[in-house]
Amino acid sequence: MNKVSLYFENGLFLEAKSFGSDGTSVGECVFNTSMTGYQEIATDPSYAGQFVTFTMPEIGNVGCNAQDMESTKAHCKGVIVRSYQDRPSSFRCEETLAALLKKHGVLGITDIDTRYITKILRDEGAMMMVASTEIHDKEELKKVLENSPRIEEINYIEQVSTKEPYVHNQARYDILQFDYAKPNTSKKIIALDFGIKRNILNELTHAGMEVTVVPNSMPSSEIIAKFEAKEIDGVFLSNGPGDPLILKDEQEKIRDMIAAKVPMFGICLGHQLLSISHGYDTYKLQFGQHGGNHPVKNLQTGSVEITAQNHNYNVPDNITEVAEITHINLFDNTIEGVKYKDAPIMSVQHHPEASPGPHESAYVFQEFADMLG
Ligand SMILES: NC(=O)CC[C@H](N)C(=O)O
Repeated sequence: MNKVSLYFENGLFLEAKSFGSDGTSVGECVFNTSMTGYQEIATDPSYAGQFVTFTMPEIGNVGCNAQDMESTKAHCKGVIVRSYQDRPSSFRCEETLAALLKKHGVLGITDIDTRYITKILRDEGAMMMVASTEIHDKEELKKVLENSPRIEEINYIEQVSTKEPYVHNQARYDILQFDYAKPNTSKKIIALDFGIKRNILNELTHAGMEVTVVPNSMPSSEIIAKFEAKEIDGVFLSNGPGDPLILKDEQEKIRDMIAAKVPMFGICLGHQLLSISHGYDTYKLQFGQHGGNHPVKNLQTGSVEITAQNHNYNVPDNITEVAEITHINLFDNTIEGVKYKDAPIMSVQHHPEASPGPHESAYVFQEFADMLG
């Protein structure tokens, strides 16, 4: 294994071993506490521009396979693990994590103290870093980092959104049939792709919606025309990478759709963009929430769900001026879900599609379907 050197914006310099692609990458470092699902996390487009530090120490054990891809490639800048296992054992394994990362030009960093990194991120916040298999001099790495744009200066949506529209044609995976359920849809929606995860599409389809996924560049006038001609019943706003505040075109588009009274449902980035488009700017959390065990309380039913999470930004508390809070996070009381007061618009911050994670929040897809009438 080659040497890889890491330099963080707080001046921390570390050395480790490389198991992924060779090269030099700059991105924001976050930690994820999920105990399973490293492949789904590495291929979640919301991680574009970020290094993911796994707190689960042993990574790679079950390899990777085509079915567990959440998108067409690994989008993160790199994965950072305590101990990489290059001899996977699973009947579903088709390739190693190292092979997957190499194929997509993503760094793999192992033999490093991930608890140490996690504690620093927890105390000092998510931070920019550079990792390289080519440059090992601290001062040079510092220069590379200082001369690179920060995550909030880059529009990663442009890189991860689909270039062509397509209709998604599979529903939820049926473990007893070893196959995906066939779509049985009665409603039609457009999903604006800001970096959509495949399992969100499976869940929307499972809840009875035929989903046409469209590029983020699709003009709002076209979408509104389809809605007014009754060709679609509503719009889904997807998850996605980066800081929602810089996505001015998307905010404008959503404002147009709000004015046209288009029913909408947003997850994570989509939830944040809905808030900003209503005039309520998001703020950055200290180190974000990335994991599979976050308790969320549904304020409509009083029940508590364990949820999957992956976000650095949050909607502000004064959103209550225009929306009813439907869900809160029991770790830190941040807002997890809202329903807008005078419109058929709902959104959640957590990931009801899980993948990886618990399935307790999957009912919100049905709530959206019901909202469409
Ligand atoms: N999963 C997502 O959609 C993430 C949204 C946004 N990029 C954040 O970090 O908060």
